[in-house]
Amino acid sequence: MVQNVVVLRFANRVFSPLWNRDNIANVVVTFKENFGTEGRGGYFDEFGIIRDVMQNHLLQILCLIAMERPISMEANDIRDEKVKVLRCMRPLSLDDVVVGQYVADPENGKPGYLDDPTVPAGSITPTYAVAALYVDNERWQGVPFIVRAGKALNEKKCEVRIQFKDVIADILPSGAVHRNELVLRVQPNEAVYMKLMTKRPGMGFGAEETELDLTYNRRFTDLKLPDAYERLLLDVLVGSQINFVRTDELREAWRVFTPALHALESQRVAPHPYPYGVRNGPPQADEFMRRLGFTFSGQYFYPHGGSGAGPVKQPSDRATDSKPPKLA
Ligand SMILES: NC(=O)C1=CN([C@@H]2O[C@H](COP(=O)(O)OP(=O)(O)OC[C@H]3O[C@@H](n4cnc5c(N)ncnc54)[C@H](OP(=O)(O)O)[C@@H]3O)[C@@H](O)[C@H]2O)C=CC1
Ligand SMILES: O=C1O[C@H](COP(=O)(O)O)[C@@H](O)[C@H](O)[C@H]1O
Repeated sequence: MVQNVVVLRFANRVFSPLWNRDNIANVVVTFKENFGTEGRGGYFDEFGIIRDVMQNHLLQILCLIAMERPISMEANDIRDEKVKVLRCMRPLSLDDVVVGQYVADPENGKPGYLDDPTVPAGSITPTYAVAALYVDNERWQGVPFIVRAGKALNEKKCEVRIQFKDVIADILPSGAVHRNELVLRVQPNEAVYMKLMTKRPGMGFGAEETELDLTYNRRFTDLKLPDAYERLLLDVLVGSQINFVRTDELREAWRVFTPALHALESQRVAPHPYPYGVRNGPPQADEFMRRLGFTFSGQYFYPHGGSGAGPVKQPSDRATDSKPPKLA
C-alpha cells in the first residue's frame, strides 16, 4: 500500500489538480497499536514513540504523499524527491507536539507503561505522540501534516487520511455537507476509500456521506498480499533500494526531529497520561488536532463494519436505520 501511494498519485489524472494547499486542509498519518510494551519496555524506553516509528516510518509515508513527481520509478529518483520534501520542512517545535504515556486500565486488567518491569521507575518516555509538521514550499505552505503514533490504543491500524477543504458557497442546509476524505489504509485489511457526499436515495433531497471503496481483499480476491517484511527481505535479496532510506534523507529526518526530542528530554516534559485502550491518546491530542483544523463529523456510516471486515449489511437493513449506528 505504501508503494501504491506513488501509483495512485502519479498514474491517476484525477488527483493531480487537487493535491495542494488550495484543496487539502490537512493530512493525518496514523500508526496505532492495541498493545503496550509488555516486556519490551527496556528497549523502547531508551527511544520513545517518536524515534521508534514517527521519525522513520511515518515520515517516509509523509514524504511519498508530499513529494513532486519523480523522474522515474528508480530508487534514487524517488529518494531525490523525498529528500527535497524533508529539506523544505521546518524543525519540529515543542509547541507543535503533544506527548502521552499510557496508564493502567484496571477494569480491563491492562497494565500501565510504568508497570512493565523492564521500564525504569518514573520514566517520562512518551508512548504516544501527535505532531504537526509543515512542508514550506509552494504546494504545501500552511497545510499541517499531522503525524500520530501510539501504543496501547483501541486498535492496530496504519492509515493516511487526506482531509479536503470545505466546499465553497454550500447550497445545502448548514452542516449537511461534510468534508471529502481520501483514506489509504495500510493495515489491517488494505483499502483505499474516498468519502464523499451523495443525494440520499429516495424522494427527498437530503445529502448523505458515502464512499468510493477499493477494499483489496474484495477487489483482488485470488491474491496473497505480501507482508511488509516479506517485501523488504525480497528487496534485500534482489538489491533494490527503493524502500530503504538514503543517508541524506536520514540526516534531514533527524534535523527535523532532533530539536524537539532534545527539548523534551532536557526540559523533562511530562507526558499526559491516557488509559490503556483509548482511541487517541490523551484528551489533549484531539484538542490539538481540532486546533489544527482536523474535523470529525461523527455522521459517517460504513455498512460493512469497521475496517471493512465485518458482515455485509443488506440495503433493507439500512432503509430502516433511522440513525446511523455508532461503529466501535
Ligand atoms: N474499505 C473499508 O474497509 C472501509 C472501512 N470503513 C470503516 O468505516 C468506519 C468509519 O470510517 P472513517 O470515517 O474513515 O473512520 P472513523 O469514523 O473511525 O474516523 C475518522 C477520523 O476521525 C477520528 N475520530 C474518530 N472518532 C473521533 C472523535 N470522537 N473525535 C475526534 N476524532 C475522531 C478518527 O481517529 P482514529 O483513527 O483515532 O479513530 C479518524 O481519524 C471505520 O471503521 C472504517 O474502517 C469505511 C470506509 C471503507
Ligand atoms: O519498527 C517497529 O515496528 C513495530 C510495528 O511493526 P508491525 O509490522 O508489527 O506493524 C513496532 O511495534 C515497534 O515498536 C517498532 O520498533
